[in-house]
Amino acid sequence: MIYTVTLNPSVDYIVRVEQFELGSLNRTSEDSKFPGGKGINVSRVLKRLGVESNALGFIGGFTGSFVADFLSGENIQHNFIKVSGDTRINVKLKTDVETEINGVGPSVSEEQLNQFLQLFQHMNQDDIVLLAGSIPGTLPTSIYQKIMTICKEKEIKVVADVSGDALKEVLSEKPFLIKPNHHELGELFETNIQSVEDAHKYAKQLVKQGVKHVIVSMAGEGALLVTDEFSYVANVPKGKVLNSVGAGDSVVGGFLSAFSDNKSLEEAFKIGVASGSATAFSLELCTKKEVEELLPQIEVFKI
Ligand SMILES: Nc1ncnc2c1ncn2[C@@H]1O[C@H](COP(=O)(O)OP(=O)(O)O)[C@@H](O)[C@H]1O
Ligand SMILES: O=P(O)(O)OC[C@H]1O[C@](O)(COP(=O)(O)O)[C@@H](O)[C@@H]1O
Repeated sequence: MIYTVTLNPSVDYIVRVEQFELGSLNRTSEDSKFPGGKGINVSRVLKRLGVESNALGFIGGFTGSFVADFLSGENIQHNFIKVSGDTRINVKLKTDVETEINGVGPSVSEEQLNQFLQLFQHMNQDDIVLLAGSIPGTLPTSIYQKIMTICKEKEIKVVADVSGDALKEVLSEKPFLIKPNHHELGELFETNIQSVEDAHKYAKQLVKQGVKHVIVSMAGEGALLVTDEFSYVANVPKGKVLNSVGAGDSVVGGFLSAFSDNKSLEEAFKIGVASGSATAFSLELCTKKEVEELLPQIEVFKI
């Protein structure tokens, strides 16, 4: 089973405003609400690509019920720990540019954290755990490391899609896969990554430190898969970006769907990139049909 962990889920409130004016009353031309948070997006992409997963994390209040009900409506298994505050609402403002405002999220008590950690006791080496997204302020920053230590004892593969300090923390536990975008990779090395060559150089360093697979997504500029044996670079298909929220999560979901179906790493990488672009080119997360349509446009080269 693939377990996706979203410590800080959200309701993503996506609003389109045609002529946005700061300091004025603006009205939306379109708005929609979706369950969000990186692990939850990965669970939804996996389901669309025909792979089961179980979504874990903390939810609370009316917004938390929205998230749980939405996932149940899509027949996605979930086992969230309930907290007393409301799950956050993240605003995604679409004007001529995209602006995001992500909330802090509710408090998690020590007892709720222990309840959550108990869930890992039932997992085994056939399982994959995905750790994704920000850590709620009330949880220790070492929480991902703690989960990874439990996973290591049980020989569970860990995939991490995290950034900032959380990314630094997970590296020491040598995850199976990480997927930073080029900005996140640059932040880690306190540099500005502008080319595939730069991204390759820094991803290689992470592999030397013990990360098994590094996918670096570079938005419209392509993507890389780096391992200690080989490195692949992929182009991304051409198209109009309608909504890039969840595009990175879709790369992870697409990759994991193929990997768990025993496809080669090269094929899994291609499906990951196609899934990312299919999400970027649609208003919602990618569908299987959209991913299949883009797949022939993606070429992968060894570098
Ligand atoms: N302009 C674009 N054209 C085609 N695909 C894109 C574009 N922007 C994003 N994508 C797709 O979304 C994926 C993730 O985007 P990226 O911005 O790198 O990550 P994140 O969403 O994590 O910040 C890319 O690998 C690509 O597949
Ligand atoms: O946990 P964070 O870092 O605040 O991110 C949460 C946000 O990330 C998302 O999962 C989207 O992530 P990506 O655009 O990076 O794929 C949203 O659904 C959610 O609002």
